Amino acid sequence: MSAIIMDGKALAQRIKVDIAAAIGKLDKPVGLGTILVGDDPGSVAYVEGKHRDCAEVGIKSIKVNLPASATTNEVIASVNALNADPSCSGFIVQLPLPVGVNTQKVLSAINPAKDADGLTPNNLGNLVLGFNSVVACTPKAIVALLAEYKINLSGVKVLVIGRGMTVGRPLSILLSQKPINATVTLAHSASKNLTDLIKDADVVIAAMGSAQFIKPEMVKKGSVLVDVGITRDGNQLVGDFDPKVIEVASAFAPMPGGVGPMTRVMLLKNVIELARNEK
Ligand SMILES: Nc1nc2c(c(=O)[nH]1)N[C@@H](CN(C=O)c1ccc(C(=O)N[C@@H](CCC(=O)O)C(=O)O)cc1)CN2
Repeated sequence: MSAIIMDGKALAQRIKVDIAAAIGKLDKPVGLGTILVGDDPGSVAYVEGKHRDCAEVGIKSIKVNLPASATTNEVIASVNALNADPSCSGFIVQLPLPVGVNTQKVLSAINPAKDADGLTPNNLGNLVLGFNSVVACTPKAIVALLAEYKINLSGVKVLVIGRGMTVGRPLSILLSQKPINATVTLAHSASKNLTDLIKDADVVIAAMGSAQFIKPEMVKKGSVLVDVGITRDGNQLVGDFDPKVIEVASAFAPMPGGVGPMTRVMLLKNVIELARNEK
């Protein structure tokens, strides 16, 4: 068996064409703001990527860069400035923040109507309640990629590994809800029987950041595997799955080229949604 490769890069490119057309039809300009604190190379690259995407589809970019020494109050002051900026339809605070900055306070300061990441308490609360809200980009990306490849999740055993704020936590809620209806298990660093859980799952979505942790012999034959983990090894990016899993799986979303490009495109979608909802 050789798995179908779920090509997020190609799908994201197609969606961007639709997004550019949708922006052309809007009767107002759309602006995305980013707040980057510090100079972590990964975060710098992700934020640059977000602004390149904006330029490609016709969204205005607003960049706020703060030093790693910025205090929680200084970051919140930037959040408040974007909350008040009429040219900013929505914005994100790039995570993780430096250790000295209180992430909870910063995210709570974002106006939910401008929360392009769906990570404010209000929007995450709406997700839990099943109310219509802006959904975090990576969970939304994973659902869109699986839907594109017609992967049925209803009643299916889905294992999500990693309970982080941007992926595992919101994803587990989203997948368990109607109309997706998956039977979700959320595993994390304290889970005792991880190898049993992996072997038993029909779909495994891994966001551990543990290089090639999941080997072909650990997964169920015919399972669907989604790699969200990123480990940097020099210039190389390594996912949570050993690439040889394609010999056992029925479908595989690799890292790079799977969920990541879709995450970027879902941010653009969220910003348009926020612009449309502007009063
Ligand atoms: N405020 C947020 N912070 C973070 C989020 C988020 O959704 N909101 N997610 C990640 C980082 N991230 C976006 O911000 C992100 C991660 C990976 C990719 C991506 O395209 N990955 C490529 C590999 C590219 C590379 O690292 O060189 C791929 O998988 O093909 C895009 C966005 C944490 N922070």
